[in-house]
Amino acid sequence: MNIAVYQMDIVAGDPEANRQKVSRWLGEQELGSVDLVMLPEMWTTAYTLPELEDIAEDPADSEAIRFLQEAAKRYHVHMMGGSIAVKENGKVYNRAIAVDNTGELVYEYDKMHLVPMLNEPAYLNGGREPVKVFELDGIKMGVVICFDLRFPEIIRSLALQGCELLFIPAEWPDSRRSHWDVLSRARAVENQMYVVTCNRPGSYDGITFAGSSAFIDPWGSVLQKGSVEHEETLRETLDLSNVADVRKNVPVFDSRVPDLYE
Ligand SMILES: NC(=O)CCC(=O)C(=O)O
Repeated sequence: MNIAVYQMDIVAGDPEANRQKVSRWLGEQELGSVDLVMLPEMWTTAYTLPELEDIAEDPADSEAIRFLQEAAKRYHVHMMGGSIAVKENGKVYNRAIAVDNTGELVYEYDKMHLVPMLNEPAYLNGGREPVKVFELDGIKMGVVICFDLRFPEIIRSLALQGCELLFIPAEWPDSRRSHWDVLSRARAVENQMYVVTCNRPGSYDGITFAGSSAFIDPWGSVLQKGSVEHEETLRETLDLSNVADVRKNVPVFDSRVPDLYE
């Protein structure tokens, strides 16, 4: 699977400007051989938490979701559309969106772990639905959002559902970049899956973000990594047969003793 990650700086509080930005970027890419495009966390708004009450979108009538669906059809690519702020039944959620290359919305996930260090619990509601794998081109995939990376149990739950490829859209601060690097590799090693991350660079409201988006293989090798400071595009072709090979060579899943710890 050929994946293009847009390590995008985000215009704060301006969904229209961000849609235009992604639209321009898509138009500049040679997407002929690309199967899937990935965007970062909250790519329409950034972390403008006090404004989200007003600018989060109704998911039943969302410009951002329509945009992802149109882009998927136009460029014939699956869109791992990072996450966007949505408002449903009066509550704001940080929702990951996956759209297939026919424009069909195939999976949504509301970030369940809210970040105290960024004051998320004061403005957002945590998702209450367990994570599930979804399938594109016969590949079992999952998505968790940023802070979720610190909770190995949620990613193990995806692995036990057969997840081979995990996406992590993020707005991870540079002050904790060493955690980002170590934990994303650790999740790939312990679950023997590909991990693809898309973290924004740039700053907002006094926080500088870490960039450092990456492709990590099921052995834990970093195939490619984005810069800390700059916007950029990362592309990689993943050979999904490596997942089965690594799981055969180091049979972690066959060696589990869940009776003793679940
Ligand atoms: N956007 C986030 O979830 C940031 C997470 C974070 O700052 C951390 O885990 O550290």
